[in-house]
Amino acid sequence: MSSAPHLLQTISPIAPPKPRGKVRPSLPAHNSTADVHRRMLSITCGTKRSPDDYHATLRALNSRGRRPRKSFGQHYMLNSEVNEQLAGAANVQEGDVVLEIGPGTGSLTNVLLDKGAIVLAIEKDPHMAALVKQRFSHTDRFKVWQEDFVKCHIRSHMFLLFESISSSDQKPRHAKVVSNIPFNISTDVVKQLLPMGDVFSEVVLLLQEETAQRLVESSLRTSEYRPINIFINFYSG
Ligand SMILES: C[S@@+](CC[C@H](N)C(=O)[O-])C[C@H]1O[C@@H](n2cnc3c(N)ncnc32)[C@H](O)[C@@H]1O
Repeated sequence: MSSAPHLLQTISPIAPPKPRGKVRPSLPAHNSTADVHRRMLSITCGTKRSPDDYHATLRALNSRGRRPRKSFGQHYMLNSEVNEQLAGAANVQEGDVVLEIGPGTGSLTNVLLDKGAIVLAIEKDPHMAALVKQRFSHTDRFKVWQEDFVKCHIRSHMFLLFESISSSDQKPRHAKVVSNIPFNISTDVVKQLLPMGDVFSEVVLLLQEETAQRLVESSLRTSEYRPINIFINFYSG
């Protein structure tokens, strides 16, 4: 795991599923699919119900008297196919150790756990941290730390986690990052994770399209070039 993390892996745009049922409005504030891609403005109800569909997500939020908060970048994922794609892009397999930044109501967490991963989640909002802690209390493959990812020392957290795993029966395969991150900290997340190729073999982040393009496509000739691009170019070489 000494190579640079496979950062900013692209996921092809996902077309909305063909409406079979009634088209539902998105959650009051945001839904990440809508923010990421204009073509994903609505959520449709197909025949297969997801445990994290519109109603389940609303119910989970209501149970704690919460509404999505912009200041926390809370755009909840209502499309389980996107969560599957994120996990698939990182090739998450049984025994993998996965860091998730901002689990929210736990829709992506659920997919990662279903694949047999050990998930360490960092959640800034104490209410959401409590919610996922309770939701996944049935498994010892889930741990949540209520912290601000930008301020936390992720390397120490990962080493502590590895230590606790290696002293148990489970043997970690790889450490990976799979997250639908709060968009307002995208640059900070990339800055923290890029130098961690010795810890993470794969980093798959759901970013806003404009942000992803700004990070990977800026060249010295454009006015969009920022210090973060120098950083990315350095680690991509
Ligand atoms: C875009 S939402 C994604 C939620 C969930 N993963 C999903 O896909 O539905 C981002 C989540 O990150 C949390 N968050 C916001 N800022 C954070 C930070 N600085 N550190 C850790 N978590 C943060 C929010 O509370 C929210 O739960």
